[in-house]
Amino acid sequence: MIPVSVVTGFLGAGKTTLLRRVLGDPAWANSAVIVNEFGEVPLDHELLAASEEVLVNVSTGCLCCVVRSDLTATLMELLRQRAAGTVPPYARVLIETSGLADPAPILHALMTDEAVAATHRLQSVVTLVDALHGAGTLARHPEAQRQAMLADRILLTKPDLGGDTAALEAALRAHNPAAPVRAAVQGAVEPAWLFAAGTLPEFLDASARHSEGVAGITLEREAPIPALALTLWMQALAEHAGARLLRLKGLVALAEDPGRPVVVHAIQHMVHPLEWLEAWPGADTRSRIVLIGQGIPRHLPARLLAAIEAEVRDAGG
Ligand SMILES: Nc1nc2c(ncn2[C@@H]2O[C@H](COP(=O)(O)OP(=O)(O)OP(=O)(O)O)[C@@H](O)[C@H]2O)c(=O)[nH]1
Repeated sequence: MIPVSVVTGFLGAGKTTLLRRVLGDPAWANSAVIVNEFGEVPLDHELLAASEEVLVNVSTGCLCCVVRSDLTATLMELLRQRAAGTVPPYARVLIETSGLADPAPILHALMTDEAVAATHRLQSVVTLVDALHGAGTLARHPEAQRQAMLADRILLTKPDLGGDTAALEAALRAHNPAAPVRAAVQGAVEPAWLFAAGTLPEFLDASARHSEGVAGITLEREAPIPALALTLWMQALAEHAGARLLRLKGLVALAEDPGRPVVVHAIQHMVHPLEWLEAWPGADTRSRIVLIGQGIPRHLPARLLAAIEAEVRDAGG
């Protein structure tokens, strides 16, 4: 029986950051990871693979809806390859859900698929909650409520950025009175605590609950972007859209140094510092940015970027 843990948490809560950390621990490197992302262009597997040679499978679309059967098929296919020796003999599977996933139908699928249930053991659900945005997200988004409700362990992320963690813990308790809660910066927590066996829910609603009007917008660019234009654009978007900008992430070629990408992240009003990678993780060296918004006009981000870029180029002569 291969243990399976589900790592969930709303958009930008820090799931990939945590998994990179966990996979960097020699005792946990022998994990297979299945990543599910919302948006047309998958980026997380690039970011995970950039840190470690791990076994990462990726699916786009909503894991709790469209690709639910893909998940069970992926688990069984991995197991077949493990038996055949074409993939390493991984000791466990970690599933990173998209931030917009309701974990209930995912758990339901894992528990009710006969082939999966006969070969895998659902170990635990780990829910990450952003210490800064968590309370607002919990109040506004049904996915976040279900993620909290179904957690065996709750990890408060980004405690270094402030936020009222006592109030957040109280709000979480209303959804989940039992799950132990810890806070950690950049995923620095013992994996053994995080992934300790939990209790399976007795009843699971197989239908997903979702926020209204959430849509992904993708920008792909051949030409590198000046650093100043990128920074101004992200700030303008975060200010203009605020809480409607649920998530922005991307790999970007900067005009100043297009040979290695920067990773960009924004979550609601918060624009995270740019992070340089040593090299492009794959053959595709175009800039790729994914935005997930609620009611953001589809063409606004691209038009805003073009306008800011023109300004910056003009100003630079
Ligand atoms: N300051 C601070 N930043 C953090 C911490 N954990 C994660 N971040 C940052 O938060 C941003 C989002 O982190 P990710 O790990 O990509 O979040 P995610 O949950 O995988 O995002 P999605 O897959 O898009 O839902 C990145 O800029 C991280 O560097 C933390 O503890 N402190």
